[in-house]
Amino acid sequence: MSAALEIHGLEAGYGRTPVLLGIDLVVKDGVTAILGPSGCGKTTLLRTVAGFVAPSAGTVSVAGSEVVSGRRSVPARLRGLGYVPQDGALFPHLDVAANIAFGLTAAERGGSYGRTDRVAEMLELVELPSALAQRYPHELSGGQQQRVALARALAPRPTLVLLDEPFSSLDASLREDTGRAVVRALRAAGAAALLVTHDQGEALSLADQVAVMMGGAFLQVAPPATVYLSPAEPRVASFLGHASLVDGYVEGDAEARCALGIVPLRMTCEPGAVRLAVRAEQIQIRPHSADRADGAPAEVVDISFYGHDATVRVRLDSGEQLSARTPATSVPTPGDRVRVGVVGDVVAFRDDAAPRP
Ligand SMILES: Nc1ncnc2c1ncn2[C@@H]1O[C@H](COP(=O)(O)OP(=O)(O)OP(=O)(O)O)[C@@H](O)[C@H]1O
Repeated sequence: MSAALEIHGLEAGYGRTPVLLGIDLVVKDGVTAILGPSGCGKTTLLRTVAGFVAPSAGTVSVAGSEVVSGRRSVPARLRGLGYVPQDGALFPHLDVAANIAFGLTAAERGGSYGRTDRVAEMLELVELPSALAQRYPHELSGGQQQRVALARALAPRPTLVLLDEPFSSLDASLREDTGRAVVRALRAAGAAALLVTHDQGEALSLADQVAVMMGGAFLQVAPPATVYLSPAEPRVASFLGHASLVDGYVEGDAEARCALGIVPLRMTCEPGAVRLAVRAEQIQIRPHSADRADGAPAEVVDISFYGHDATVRVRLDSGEQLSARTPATSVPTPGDRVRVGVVGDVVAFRDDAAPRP
């Protein structure tokens, strides 16, 4: 079976400014999240696949047919894609039923398999009551509008749906519920999806595959657990989960020495200088004591309190600054002297330029 989407060597930009610097991606099925910081080119990639931005090089195939190759480019409306923009962009003068039916063929709207049936089917798919069919967009909540936008995108049965930060305007709890409902609807419809987001939690919890993007290129494309637990390079580690990077030195092949003491490595590594990615949840803040076995001495710099937990930034006496995630019930105070330890194994990246500690 052909992949839902296949991209090779895709380059695109605006005027003389390049934005996409050679993108390769295969989406077989399920949801692929494009995750990256603001301005890295996520929307440009989506718009290039959709046919709204002309690439300067590369190929794009949707369900086995090439829609971009060299100078040949299939117009956006003939690419067989669904598109859900950031704000849903429903037609304000059309009711929900007419919005959903907008992309259907005349036969589907008026034939024996009538518009009403397909609209009802789509409302059920996105888990909205049929009573909403006659409402206008301004009579819906933000989450309902996004579900209608998805229903409109799925109605013509696309192989692939492109979603551009579709939940960014929703509040946190609605975002989670809507995100899960959207993924259920996509799976039920058998459509693959490309989901653009800068929200790590959204990417990791909703996607089957995460493409981490920075500066117009992918740094890693892999399942959520792989990009989080086995980042391909330091930038992926610091972006995903805000890992702190600590200079270290591998002596055996399974452990490294660093300012935090001797730490076990997740994967074996040749002896030499490394950068160690230590996740915030792996760093333990302990009360100050005279016992060096309790961890490296440090001072608390500042604290961000989130309710369920807190991020505590500490400066080790060796000068390195780290972020730790601690339970909300045991938050220290800025200026406190503490000891800092590491729980579990860490990922090492070779760093031949780093000094030996
Ligand atoms: N129409 C345009 N004309 C010129 N430059 C543009 C245009 N659209 C985007 N850019 C530039 O291209 C780069 C990538 O923008 P893009 O919108 O693809 O990033 P993004 O990763 O989606 O960002 P965000 O998460 O903030 O939406 C940015 O530097 C942006 O300023």
